[in-house]
Amino acid sequence: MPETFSPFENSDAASAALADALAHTLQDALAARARATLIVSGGSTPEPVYRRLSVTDLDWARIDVVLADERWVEPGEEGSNADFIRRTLLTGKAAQARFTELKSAGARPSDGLQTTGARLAALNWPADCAVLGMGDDGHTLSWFPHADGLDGALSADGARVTAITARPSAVTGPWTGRITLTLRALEGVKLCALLIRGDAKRAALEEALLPGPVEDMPVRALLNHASLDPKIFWSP
Ligand SMILES: O=C(O)[C@H](O)[C@@H](O)[C@H](O)[C@H](O)COP(=O)(O)O
Repeated sequence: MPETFSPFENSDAASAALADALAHTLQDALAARARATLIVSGGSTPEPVYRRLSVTDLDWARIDVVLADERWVEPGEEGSNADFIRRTLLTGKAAQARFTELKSAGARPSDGLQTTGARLAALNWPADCAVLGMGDDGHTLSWFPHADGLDGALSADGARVTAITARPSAVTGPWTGRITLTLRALEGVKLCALLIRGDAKRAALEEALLPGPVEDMPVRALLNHASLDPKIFWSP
């Protein structure tokens, strides 16, 4: 495992360490700039991190929270990452944060790129922190293996947001239409955290660390990036 791999005894310990690291990074950012940017993912693993952060003393009114990726569903519909973030992070003290969603009007994810791109352009970049997850299939954000749109997502010099059509799998569920931040949107982020839990994900991570096509396990784009230096928070 790389030096940046930190194993914790349990999910609680990993969540506490990550929440603490995020709070410190955000505090430093707010000391230096008017606003800070926090990128957040869905999935069940980060929920305890968000619950801890939501009650942490920070000048939340100066923090922009932005989704890493979204299923092409409306708020209120099953699968909405925006709803999940509202429920778990944007409560308590963190309710003061400004939230940037990725979903917009339009039938397909590609219809919303201009609108969402304009929303993102209004934020402070590079982002300060990113909380990312990983699936057993080696995806992160909505960078699914061999998805349509994956090239655009992994291009370091393209847009900050792109549309994805994933190959249906047990991991994607029915939600194959996605909108996702790109590798370019992560460029320069100060704390890029990959939060993973369980032996299956540890095995997937070990596989992703071996040489191989990025299309097979797109998390490799993060792991092999020259400067992103993702910090891996793992617990059983
Ligand atoms: O968009 C999705 O289909 C999921 O949100 C997915 O990206 C999830 O984040 C990872 O699979 C990790 O999920 P868990 O944390 O629940 O294992």
